[in-house]
Amino acid sequence: MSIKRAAVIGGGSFGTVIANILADNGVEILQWMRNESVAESINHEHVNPDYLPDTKLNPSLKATTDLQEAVRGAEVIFVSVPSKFVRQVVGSFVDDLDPTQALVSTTKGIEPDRFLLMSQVLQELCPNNPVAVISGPNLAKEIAKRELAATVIASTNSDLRRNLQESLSCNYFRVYASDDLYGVELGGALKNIYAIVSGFIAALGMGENTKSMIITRSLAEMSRFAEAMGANPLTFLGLAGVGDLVVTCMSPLSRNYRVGYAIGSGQSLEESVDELGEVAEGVNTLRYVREKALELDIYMPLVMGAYEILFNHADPKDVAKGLMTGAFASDVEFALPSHKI
Ligand SMILES: NC(=O)C1=CN([C@@H]2O[C@H](COP(=O)(O)OP(=O)(O)OC[C@H]3O[C@@H](n4cnc5c(N)ncnc54)[C@H](O)[C@@H]3O)[C@@H](O)[C@H]2O)C=CC1
Ligand SMILES: O=C(CO)COP(=O)(O)O
Repeated sequence: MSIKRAAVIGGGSFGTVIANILADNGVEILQWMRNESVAESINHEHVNPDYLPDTKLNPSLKATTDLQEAVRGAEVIFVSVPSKFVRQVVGSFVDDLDPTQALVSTTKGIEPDRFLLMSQVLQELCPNNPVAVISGPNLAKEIAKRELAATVIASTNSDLRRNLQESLSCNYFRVYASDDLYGVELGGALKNIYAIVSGFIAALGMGENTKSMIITRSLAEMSRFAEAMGANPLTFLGLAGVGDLVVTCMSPLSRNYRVGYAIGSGQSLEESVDELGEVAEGVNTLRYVREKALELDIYMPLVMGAYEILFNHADPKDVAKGLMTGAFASDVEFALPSHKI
């Protein structure tokens, strides 16, 4: 049974494309945002002027600044605000929920205190509600143009997975299923770090072999981290791992890549983030993952190098040189464990 009425919480680029896909598929959809004039523009001009000014949205997509109104009667609530605000925003409507309403996170970030992913935050706030995540190689600006893309819906609730597959699939968006919430979500959060690193590499004018080495070693590092955190690293072979890593490490449409590119071109972190004017989750994720890697003694040379560049003004060229002279290592640690080389 596909979804009849849904809410999207967040007025940014990804929230808007998810709302638009649902509207294209005939779902009655109410999108919540803080900005009254953007909501009016969506309702009357069918455009989100702040984030997707060139996209004509489906006229049936409606927006509101009233959170309670958005959530009331929605079978599924997509949460699409930056990770820093998920707890606060969801916390302000939990008391209005009934247990049949499902929550879906689109947010690719980490809550630092207890290293929680967003589905864990949702589950903690709403222990009786079904939870899912959506993650994959999904640059909002391409999907807005209805260019072909695919994603992953992860949930342990098979009915919810199937309903979401039915409600989001269309001729430009293909939706695959997973029951590994943690792995799918961890992939989406971690790849933002390596998109920043790839931005440095591009700004330094390094070659295609270098870019390929960085993407592949990023995957090795992500998988090593995932395994240490008790996740299934095989999930990273799918769209939410390799898929999202490749697209964000290669595309200037990725905000994280753009932050890395700006820093690699000589701008400060503050200047790069200000100029972006949108969320680049990888900047905070890098801090939290570095801390966790140090705590658990996980070998993550790219994370450590990126941290030095972003937060300690290290020269990206010196960091790159240092990475080439590490101890001899295994290519695929799952095939040849490090202690056997
Ligand atoms: N844009 C993309 O291509 C994709 C983004 N995502 C993820 O989706 C999440 C949201 O991303 P975007 O929509 O791209 O971000 P964005 O930067 O385009 O928009 C974020 C939205 O949240 C709102 N917001 C900021 N602070 C808020 C607060 N305190 N309370 C309520 N609302 C607040 C902003 O006003 C804006 O409407 C991020 O975690 C991102 O990693 C996932 C897939 C693709
Ligand atoms: O997650 C994304 C694409 O899948 C978007 O990446 P950025 O947040 O770097 O733009």
